[in-house]
Amino acid sequence: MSDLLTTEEYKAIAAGLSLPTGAFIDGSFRPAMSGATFDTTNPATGEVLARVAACGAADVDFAVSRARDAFEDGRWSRLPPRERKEVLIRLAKLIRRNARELAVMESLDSGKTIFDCETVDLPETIHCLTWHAELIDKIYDQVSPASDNHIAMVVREPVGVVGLVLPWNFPLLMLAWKIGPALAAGCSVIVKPAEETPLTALRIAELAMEAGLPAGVFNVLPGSGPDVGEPIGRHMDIDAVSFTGSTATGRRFLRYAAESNLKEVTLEMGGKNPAVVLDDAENLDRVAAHIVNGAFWNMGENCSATSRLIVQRGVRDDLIARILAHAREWPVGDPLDPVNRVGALVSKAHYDKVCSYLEKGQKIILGGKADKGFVEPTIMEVARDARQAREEIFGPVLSVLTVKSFDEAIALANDTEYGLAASIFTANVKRAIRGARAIRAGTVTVNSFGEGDISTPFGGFKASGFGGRDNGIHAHDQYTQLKTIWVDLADDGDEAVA
Ligand SMILES: NC(=O)C1=CN([C@@H]2O[C@H](COP(=O)(O)OP(=O)(O)OC[C@H]3O[C@@H](n4cnc5c(N)ncnc54)[C@H](O)[C@@H]3O)[C@@H](O)[C@H]2O)C=CC1
Ligand code: BAL
Repeated sequence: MSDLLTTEEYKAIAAGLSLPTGAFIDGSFRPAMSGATFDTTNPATGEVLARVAACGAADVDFAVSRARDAFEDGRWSRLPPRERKEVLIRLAKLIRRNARELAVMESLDSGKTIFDCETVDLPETIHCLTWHAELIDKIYDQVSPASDNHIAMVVREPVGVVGLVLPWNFPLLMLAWKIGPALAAGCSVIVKPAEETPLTALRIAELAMEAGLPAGVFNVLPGSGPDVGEPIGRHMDIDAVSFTGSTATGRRFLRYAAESNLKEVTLEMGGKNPAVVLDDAENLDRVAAHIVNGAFWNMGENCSATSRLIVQRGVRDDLIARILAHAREWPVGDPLDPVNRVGALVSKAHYDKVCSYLEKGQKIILGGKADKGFVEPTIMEVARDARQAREEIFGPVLSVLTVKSFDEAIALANDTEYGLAASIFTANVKRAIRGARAIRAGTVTVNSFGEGDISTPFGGFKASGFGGRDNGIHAHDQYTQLKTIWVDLADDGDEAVA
């Protein structure tokens, strides 16, 4: 991607954007059947960006029937792998060609900084789609060593029509994490973007048609959770759902599945992710930089954000001083100004929720101020039973807890209902590995904060995750099912039993 532009240049692009407003079903935009719309706003200014189709159960039914037809006639599901690969690669290239406009659209709709949209969200989205596309014609099926008189083939088949229910914190990237493996597997998809951020998913659907994806395979239905998410969860003709969002809503999807057709469910949910810093950690300045990045990147609107610093008391004061120095390098302000690292929170409702954690009673070490949708990077010393120490805040707020020993640190790290991500900082290899093994989380980084890589599975333990994983070859397990096919090889004279 080329160099960043000036704020004025980004604003000029924003003014010229043509924003999608319809639901995207069976290859074209259309209004919701009820004719209803909802406003999607720019959280940094409060300005209404577009009036978007507010879909409901009837739209879900229609989209599922088109997606089912597409799946059954094989226009995508049975296309030769190499041809599916070529279409998805073309889609990735079209996104690259339109990256700047998509980055601005993403920033306007979500409040994310243009810096992050340009340097992380768009490049990672393109990389993710390319990676899954490249995999399509490189995965082999298996033959089991079952018996000499048979061949038992273990083959993967696309699961069918899948519902992809998305969050608002990485609207494009989470779309890519789901559609990459789902389309690669040959599924037809019903995408439900978060109501806060519907725009880029709709634009990607349009680009997918331009890339050659057949109509009916990729459908996007904007609307609310109860109006669109629930009908997807309960639909009798949707074979699987992949969801990213809150643990409370994730639980609902398990109920929907249990009370409908027992569709497969994958849930990627919240976190209260600890960074454990032990007394023997080396290069505290680097440790501080990782912690600040983990806590404040994407305004802390990140399920794997570092939200608890668990520090051993010998290094506590030195580390906090260095963290404060690094945190001051995270300017807050206009998301379209490329110098800013902290933009607006996604909505007034979410802003109010995050502000509720800035209440008095905790010892604020940094920040603690909020204004008109923006929250300053905040660090606070908290009691172990405080809500700030236990609940997912999903804002730029780091809670500090001081401990005496390694064992106490690990016990505290695990003292949460969540288990998504964690970091441990120590120069002692044994403690690093013992700690990484002992912390119950899907991803543990040693001496770093990291979001992982497209090649590595992402998901959580405990109330952070259920079912499959996003990313890596493992993501394909969500969108495929195994079938065993037995072929008899026996001669006429052999016994007719295996
Ligand atoms: N794990 C993650 O990446 C995310 C976690 N969160 C957490 O959840 C909190 C609340 O944020 P929300 O946007 O309200 O999350 P949410 O879990 O309610 O929303 C995520 C998706 O689920 C849909 N949804 C909501 N209610 C539904 C229902 N009854 N049935 C079916 N689908 C439904 C939404 O429309 C959206 O597409 C945040 O403050 C944060 O703590 C939010 C977004 C992403
Ligand atoms: N950390 C990326 C995935 C998410 O926040 O849901």
